[in-house]
Amino acid sequence: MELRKWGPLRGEITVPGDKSISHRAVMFGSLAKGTTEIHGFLQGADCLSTISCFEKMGISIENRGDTVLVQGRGLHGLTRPETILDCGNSGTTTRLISGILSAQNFDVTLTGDVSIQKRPMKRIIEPLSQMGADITSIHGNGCAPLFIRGKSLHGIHYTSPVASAQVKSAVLLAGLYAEGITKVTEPFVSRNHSERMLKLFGASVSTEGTTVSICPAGQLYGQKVMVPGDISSAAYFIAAGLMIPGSEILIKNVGINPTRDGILHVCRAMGADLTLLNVRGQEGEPTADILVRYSRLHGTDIAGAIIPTLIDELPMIAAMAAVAEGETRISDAGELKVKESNRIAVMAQNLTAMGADVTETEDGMIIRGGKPLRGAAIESHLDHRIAMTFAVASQCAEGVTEIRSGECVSISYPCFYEDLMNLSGKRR
Ligand SMILES: O=C(O)C1=C[C@@H](OP(=O)(O)O)[C@@H](O)[C@H](O)C1
Ligand SMILES: C=C(OP(=O)(O)O)C(=O)O
Repeated sequence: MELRKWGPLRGEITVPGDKSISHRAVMFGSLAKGTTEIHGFLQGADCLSTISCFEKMGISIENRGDTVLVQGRGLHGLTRPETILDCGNSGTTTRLISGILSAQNFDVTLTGDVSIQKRPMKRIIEPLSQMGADITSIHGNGCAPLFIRGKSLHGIHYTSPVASAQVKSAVLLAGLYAEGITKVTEPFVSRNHSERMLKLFGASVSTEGTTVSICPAGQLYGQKVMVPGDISSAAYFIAAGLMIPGSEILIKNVGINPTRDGILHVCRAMGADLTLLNVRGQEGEPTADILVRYSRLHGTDIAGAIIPTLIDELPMIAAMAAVAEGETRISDAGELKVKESNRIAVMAQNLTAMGADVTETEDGMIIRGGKPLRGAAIESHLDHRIAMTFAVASQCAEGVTEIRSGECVSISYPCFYEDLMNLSGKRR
């Protein structure tokens, strides 16, 4: 994938559906009684992995493109898959499904691609084992492949060392089946899509501060789920609009759940011209249209409770900081090291290759912005967020930027390059 500056980006765009919400709609729909109708489903490879895992466990799922119909078979309706469950590149699939599988009346092996087999699974094995689950990391390294033998579970109060919606959701999903109440306390609030959607499906879930409680469920009921546009995908166009001189972009129907909207706060702190229009609630998930105009950005500090609310946007924010005037410090973001790639190291390496001044730290990075960027060979490490970040950065650089293995954007945003190009007027 070779890119060079196309000039300002102008116009309207609707980004694909939210990845976290799409995964959950298929999972909860499979465990519910009756049909779940999902509108705006993300047709990214990660969400297709979730569909395929549940199909292998006897769930009938009709994927009509924008709409997906899931014929749920109730909390105890999954059947033993005849083959290994393949979670592909998706951490969300692997961790959330483990919570469900821990409580079934069958055994299963699950795995994923090379990246998934390196990502830490002890973080879910530990709390689920405390609940009575029987999970083995087959290679003994705390990673997938995992062998899960279904068991009867009991509720616990788990205090998680990390603010992770995947850990929280795995424990809550196991809690649906456990005897007694299950609670999870996290250091900071992570995305709360599971809590919102489980309530919609009829589960008894409550939140107090950083603690979520769930009661065992008798039954979940199929629902109509409207999936908003993914703010993590919108992030590339928010950044592009702000970074590329002369740009003005209206991004329509984006999810702005307060546990996901950290990027909006950071952009404002950097001096962004950003307006929310048409703010509305949609099936428990708030949405808005986001209007961004080119702005002279300046650096800021990003740390603490805001980090989980923008964790997947940090690569794009780091590139924005390279274009901004002054220094940006990102800390408390050690979680970036255990994503699809080590996003601290990979960002520092690739931004440096483009001429930016970046220092990697233990839990983040320091970016001294304002240095002119030049095109470079970018190694995506098969990480979709890295590929998309540098496609945007290429629009602020002199010369050609080559993004290696750029096709990995299909994990979360299959038509990303077309959408970017359309806004530049190249195909208008
Ligand atoms: O629950 C989810 O849908 C997600 C949670 C986050 O991961 P962690 O729970 O590991 O922070 C995020 O990075 C991932 O893209 C999606
Ligand atoms: C980290 C991500 O996803 P997952 O953990 O589901 O692989 C991501 O999409 O940036």
